[in-house]
Amino acid sequence: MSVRVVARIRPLLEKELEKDVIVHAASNSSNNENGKPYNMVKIPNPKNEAEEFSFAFNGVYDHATTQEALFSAEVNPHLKSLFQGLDVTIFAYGVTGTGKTHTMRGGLKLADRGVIPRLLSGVFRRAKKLTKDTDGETDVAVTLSYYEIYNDKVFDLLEPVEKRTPAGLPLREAANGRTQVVGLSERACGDLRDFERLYIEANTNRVTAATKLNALSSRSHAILRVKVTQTTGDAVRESTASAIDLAGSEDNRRTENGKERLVESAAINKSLFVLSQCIDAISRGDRRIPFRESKMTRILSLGQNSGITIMILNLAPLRSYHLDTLSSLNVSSRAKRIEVREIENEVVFKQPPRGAHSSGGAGGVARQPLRPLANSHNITAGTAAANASKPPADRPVKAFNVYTDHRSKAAPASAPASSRSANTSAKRASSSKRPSESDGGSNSRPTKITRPAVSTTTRIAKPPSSHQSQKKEQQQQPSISAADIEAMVEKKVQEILASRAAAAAAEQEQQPVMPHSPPRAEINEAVQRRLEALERRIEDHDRKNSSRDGESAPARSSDSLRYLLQARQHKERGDDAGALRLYEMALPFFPGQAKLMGKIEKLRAKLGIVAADSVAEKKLPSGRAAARGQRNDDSFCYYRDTNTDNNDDADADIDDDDEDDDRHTCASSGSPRGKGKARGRAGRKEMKSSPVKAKAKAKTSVVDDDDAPTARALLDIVNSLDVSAIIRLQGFGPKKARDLVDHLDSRGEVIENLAQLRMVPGMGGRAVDRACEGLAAAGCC
Ligand SMILES: Nc1ncnc2c1ncn2[C@@H]1O[C@H](COP(=O)(O)OP(=O)(O)OP(=O)(O)O)[C@@H](O)[C@H]1O
Repeated sequence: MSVRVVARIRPLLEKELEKDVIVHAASNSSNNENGKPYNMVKIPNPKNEAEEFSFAFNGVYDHATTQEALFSAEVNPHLKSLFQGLDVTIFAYGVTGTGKTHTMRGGLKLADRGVIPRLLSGVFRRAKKLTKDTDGETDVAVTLSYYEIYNDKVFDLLEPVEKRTPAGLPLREAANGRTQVVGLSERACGDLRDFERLYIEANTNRVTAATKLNALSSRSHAILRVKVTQTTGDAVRESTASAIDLAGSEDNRRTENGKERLVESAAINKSLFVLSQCIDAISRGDRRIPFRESKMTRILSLGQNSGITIMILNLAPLRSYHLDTLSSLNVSSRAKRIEVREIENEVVFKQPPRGAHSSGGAGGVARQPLRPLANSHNITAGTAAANASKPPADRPVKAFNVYTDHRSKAAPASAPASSRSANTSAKRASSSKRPSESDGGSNSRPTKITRPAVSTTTRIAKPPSSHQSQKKEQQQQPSISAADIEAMVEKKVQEILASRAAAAAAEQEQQPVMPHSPPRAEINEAVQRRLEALERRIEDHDRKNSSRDGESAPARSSDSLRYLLQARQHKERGDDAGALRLYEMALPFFPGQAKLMGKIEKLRAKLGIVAADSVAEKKLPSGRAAARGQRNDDSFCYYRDTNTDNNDDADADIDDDDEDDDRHTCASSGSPRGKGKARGRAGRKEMKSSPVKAKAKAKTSVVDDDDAPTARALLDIVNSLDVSAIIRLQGFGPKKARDLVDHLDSRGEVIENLAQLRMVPGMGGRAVDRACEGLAAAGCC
């Protein structure tokens, strides 16, 4: 099942004017008078007001929609699923001041209560009914955890602010692939009053502040987890409802944010930007999803989590939000393509049920190895995975055994999820059975894209290919190699990606397209490889920076690279509004860069936007200025160098005007074009010396200095994994180039410096030197 994406357009606020309204709810059927729900958002083309863009969603709610109506339509129906063991995730997404907190939390008056209090009210009501209907046999316990991600750090909102440590709570990946917050507290919640007390108090711990766009703006992403534990005799079923109020993206030209707000804003924008990257990558069917680039995306794990996911896109109807609205409409409409597996959490038993011990007997069922619960969200949540080895003293010791009917869950993730009711009944029919080990292997749960934890006790049975291989396989039991598992995972991932690509293609066909938006250009393989190499480089940069500066550094230099990379990707897809926004986000890192501003102006002109202010006036957040020069050199030169050395047809697809622009930008950063071989620190020094001396020095720095432009160019070419570009290096033949690419590809390695390159088998010092000399002689840098 796909993520359900619904849009909610907020009403005008007191100071806002009717004439500024440009966003409307609509229906794709003409007979909307019959009360048919809206499913489209219409917004004018900023370049040509006479045209309208239409975005289709699973549901659209206009300004008149009450809190109750939204809850009844979008959340209430999933309460049943929650009690059937499915996890439910609801998150509000949108620009600052569009009504996310209003939607999720709402006001104190009964009618104003948002999704969260209504959700809890529904949970308690259903729990009570369940206990009553089962004559008290089923007990339902509700526990809460609530935390925020502020400046990319996790803080427990149920704990007093004084208890916070500067670094916040760490995250950890559990064996089941879920991201857990280590040390998060969890509170039992007996009734709605309990909840309100806890929730209201916790919200006072959340960071909010007044900005120009919202008097009470959330400066953090807030995540509430409501764990529902149903116990009937020995059987325990846990499921979790997560309600997430994301902080809103901000255009700091409009917020007039001061220093502290700017730092928060950078963290908010970055994490939301990573979220949009993840959504893009998933909807494209990429193998690598950049979840790990922000804590919010790690925790949200969109598309990785199973259960039901509802994204509420909050929109302001106003013209002043025009571009931001378009941007979030674009992101959200792509989110619709994300598939989430609708899988119920397993029932676990406090005690092994009778009969399970007789596995050695005639009708006995073979024991299955202990497996962690699939629904653990945090370490202190008391889930089987976390507690199996060391149960907390205040909780009953659980002798967990997992009984899963793998067959009922065996539908491959690539296939459309079977209907919940079918799944449920299949499961119920066999819930007390335990599959044999071989069945369990061949019909195991759909594999997640995350790397599997390879247990030495895990047995995975392969389908027998022939009698002989079967025999051989039996001899090789009990375990198969990690490589085999990788291969199986790879295969499964390919299946999932293929089905997603097919679904995306189908949806693309159905989806109304933005008029005049150019058809989405498929990024060809070579370009994609280069972009991936750049992403790896950015990651690497991040790692280095975080170990040097601490994770909190609000402005990492790689942000600038990332913004530029993404801007180009958006441009590539014809999303000019998105590209513009990203170029603008990059601008604070390159203040005064004529070409970057030129790009921005060009895009603005293309989109018909008249700049209220000059982009040149954008200021660099404090603390970044010192690193500015270096960043300019690093990022822009990367593009220039790579482009220069990869001037084959494939590159032309992506470089178009950017290539020229980036070269100019390099040139404008201080070095004359043609002679600009000295953009790195070493290079700048050389510029000051006499030309002869500089030339002589350049020759030595070519092979010794990793920062020298030639060395950087070489590393970029090598890391591009573009065989056609590598072949053109001096001293490289086709075989050497292919061997190098194979070697790097197979290891997922990025070469960071010349010394590392020299260590690659088949390279040697001389080859590296010759390649550098060749580049220097060709005057490419
Ligand atoms: N559906 C609505 N009905 C009435 N008022 C609304 C509605 N949605 C939003 N508002 C009002 O709009 C203002 C901004 O809303 P809110 O604070 O929820 O925005 P937000 O998206 O959470 O902003 P931020 O990201 O800055 O936290 C508030 O005054 C809120 O009461």
